[in-house]
Amino acid sequence: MIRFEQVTKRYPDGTTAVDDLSFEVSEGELVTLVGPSGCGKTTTMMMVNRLIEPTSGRIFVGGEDIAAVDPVRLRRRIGYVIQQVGLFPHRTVLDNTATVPALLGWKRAKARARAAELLDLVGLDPRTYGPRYPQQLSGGQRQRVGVARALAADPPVLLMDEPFGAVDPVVREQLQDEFLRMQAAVRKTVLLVTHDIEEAVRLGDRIAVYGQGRIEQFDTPGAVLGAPATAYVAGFVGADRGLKRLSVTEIEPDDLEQPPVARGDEPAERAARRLRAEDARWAVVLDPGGDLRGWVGIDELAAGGTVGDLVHRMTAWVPVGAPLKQAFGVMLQHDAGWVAVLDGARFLGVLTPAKLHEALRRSVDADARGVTRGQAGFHSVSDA
Ligand SMILES: Nc1ncnc2c1ncn2[C@@H]1O[C@H](COP(=O)(O)OP(=O)(O)OP(=O)(O)O)[C@@H](O)[C@H]1O
Repeated sequence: MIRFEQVTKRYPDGTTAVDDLSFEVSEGELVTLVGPSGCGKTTTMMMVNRLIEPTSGRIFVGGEDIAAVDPVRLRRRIGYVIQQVGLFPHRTVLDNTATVPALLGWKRAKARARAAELLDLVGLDPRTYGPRYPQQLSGGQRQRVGVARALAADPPVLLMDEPFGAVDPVVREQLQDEFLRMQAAVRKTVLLVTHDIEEAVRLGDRIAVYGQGRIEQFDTPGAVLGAPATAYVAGFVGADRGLKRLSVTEIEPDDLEQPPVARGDEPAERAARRLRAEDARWAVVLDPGGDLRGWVGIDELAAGGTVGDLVHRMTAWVPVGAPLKQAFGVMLQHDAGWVAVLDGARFLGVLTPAKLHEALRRSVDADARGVTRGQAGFHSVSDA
């Protein structure tokens, strides 16, 4: 969808901002450009909508060499989101969002209806926020309006330059999550510039790690974190690589342990006997269909009756396929020694800290060797 062929940009003062760059972004793919300040990320992005012209090389969008496309016509196909948002202060949020459709000559009612739909999509109720002016919004809300506005004319391509850079870390993470949900629905081809490797990893289907004017590695988040191509990339990705991998490694059924299980309709006394025999302190409680009901401790079973009368609700749980980081967060939040893993309502097993560590190590090891996680052997801490 976007293709760079040996693109170089040299500014008049002799600075080579981009040096012989070739890469391709597939349709519906989100590629993050990450690297330190001044490495050429913004220059790369601005060449796609011809706000900057390359010195040499060619850029294609949707198969067309953009050098031959009228810049105004080109920009209609490309949404553009920047950190400072650039909303018009004297226009309402709704009118700001409808800017591009209005420029394209849509009827006012149609442009406004579209704008309302997009505000809704980015999590702003158009009835509440549509009539407001930009200064009556928080930074995070303004940023959402910027995204809505860029999407208004339904462009196939979206360029985003540090789109979540101006807000605090909590709001930033929230905006990132919302954006990912939205992207799953709209599937735009996205180039997103960031200097934050965490953001690049969270958002990117693939990541381009920039050195000075060049891409040092262009690969999936897992590969960039697990198998940095150069010493430079390893340095940029940082020493806390394992921690970052928590975000990209998914929980798989093989990672789970099977704790003792009791049924809701089982007599408490029988369940207690079984737990004592297994030397276990608690059991997971399931209904006859295998769905999770909760958990019960051995001491409580002494009260008699059925297990179902004594069950506690299970708050520490995550869905299978969630990132290990989420499971780790739930463990900390609930001060739990394990978290239950569910497939829908069905109980699959529990993830313990030891199993979490094991999954993480296997994942790093698999990437380093270019194999899938299942093929990688596990090395325990003592082997390391
Ligand atoms: N108009 C210009 N004239 C001369 N040099 C420029 C111009 N614009 C950018 N540069 C230089 O080109 C290089 C790349 O700049 P660019 O803005 O693409 O970097 P970046 O990776 O986006 O950085 P940042 O994260 O700080 O925005 C830098 O050395 C910058 O100083």
